[in-house]
Amino acid sequence: MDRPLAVRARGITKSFGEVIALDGIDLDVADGQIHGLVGPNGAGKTTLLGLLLGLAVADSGGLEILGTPVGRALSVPDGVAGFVDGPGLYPSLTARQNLAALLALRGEPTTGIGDALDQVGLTDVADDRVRGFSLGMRQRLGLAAALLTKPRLLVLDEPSNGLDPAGKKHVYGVLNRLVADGTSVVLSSHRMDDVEALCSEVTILATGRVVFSGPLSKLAAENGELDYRLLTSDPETTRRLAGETDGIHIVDGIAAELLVVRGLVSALDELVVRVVQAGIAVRELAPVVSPLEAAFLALTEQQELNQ
Ligand SMILES: Nc1ncnc2c1ncn2[C@@H]1O[C@H](COP(=O)(O)OP(=O)(O)OP(=O)(O)O)[C@@H](O)[C@H]1O
Repeated sequence: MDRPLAVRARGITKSFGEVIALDGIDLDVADGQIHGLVGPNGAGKTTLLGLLLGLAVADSGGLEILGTPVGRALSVPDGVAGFVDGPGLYPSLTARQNLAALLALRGEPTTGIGDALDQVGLTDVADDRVRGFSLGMRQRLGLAAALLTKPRLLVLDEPSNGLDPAGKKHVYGVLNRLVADGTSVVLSSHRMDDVEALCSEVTILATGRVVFSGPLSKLAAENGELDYRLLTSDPETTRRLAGETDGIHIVDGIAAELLVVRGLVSALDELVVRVVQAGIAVRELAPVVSPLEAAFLALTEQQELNQ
């Protein structure tokens, strides 16, 4: 049986005056996964996330969140938490007081605050005023606030903005734990490495339209030829074998011992088999730019050509 969907959007449109921000968006977000939304500036990511959070309503199209159709009222759908354009926080209150205020506003007991702050790594600054917080600390506090509501769908716009490596580790940890417990996450990011590290599925938007949506592995398979760095124990023989393998083109190496080859995955597989059969060890093999980055760059170049 198919897994239920956390988000099902069909033919969503949204305009701001003359600007068409979303132009017939279809989107399926599988339950219990982290789904990445990527695209150039102005592609419509924040607008789409805003619809999921009930901050705006679509002009047309159908939207179901956690199995329930979204109506015309501006309200956060049940079970959904998150933020766009940074979390809404009270600067004159401490981190702990901000979370207590949030729970009080919702009429809920002020429990779980220490744990939420701990999960995002803000225990040491729990009693500092938010006014002095960096962007990364605010992002982490926003995530702690979202955690307190125990969401079934978490919606985050650029959650790794401003995060240092330690902050990122906390945020990644929180998101992965949430998903392991069955929460679904939709996040936007300009960082393809973050998306690749976190997301199992990705949707690429460009000028309000979906240009790709699905598992990252499908994107890799659909990609045309990519450049790969290949480092082996015998660079000279590897270069010769690469030259003899159909579908492989040698791109000049960055360093003498490192070969950069271009080709489809199938041709690359053939080269690796030949190299190993020749008794040569493969020490490093990786795309020069990842399939997601390559798809993104190709898309941006295409857009520039169309302008
Ligand atoms: N409130 C608004 N009023 C007018 N135009 C808007 C509004 N919100 C978004 N837009 C326009 O809609 C389009 C999509 O914007 P959106 O912020 O959703 O893109 P984005 O993909 O999130 O971009 P970025 O990566 O720059 O954050 C843009 O052309 C933007 O200028």
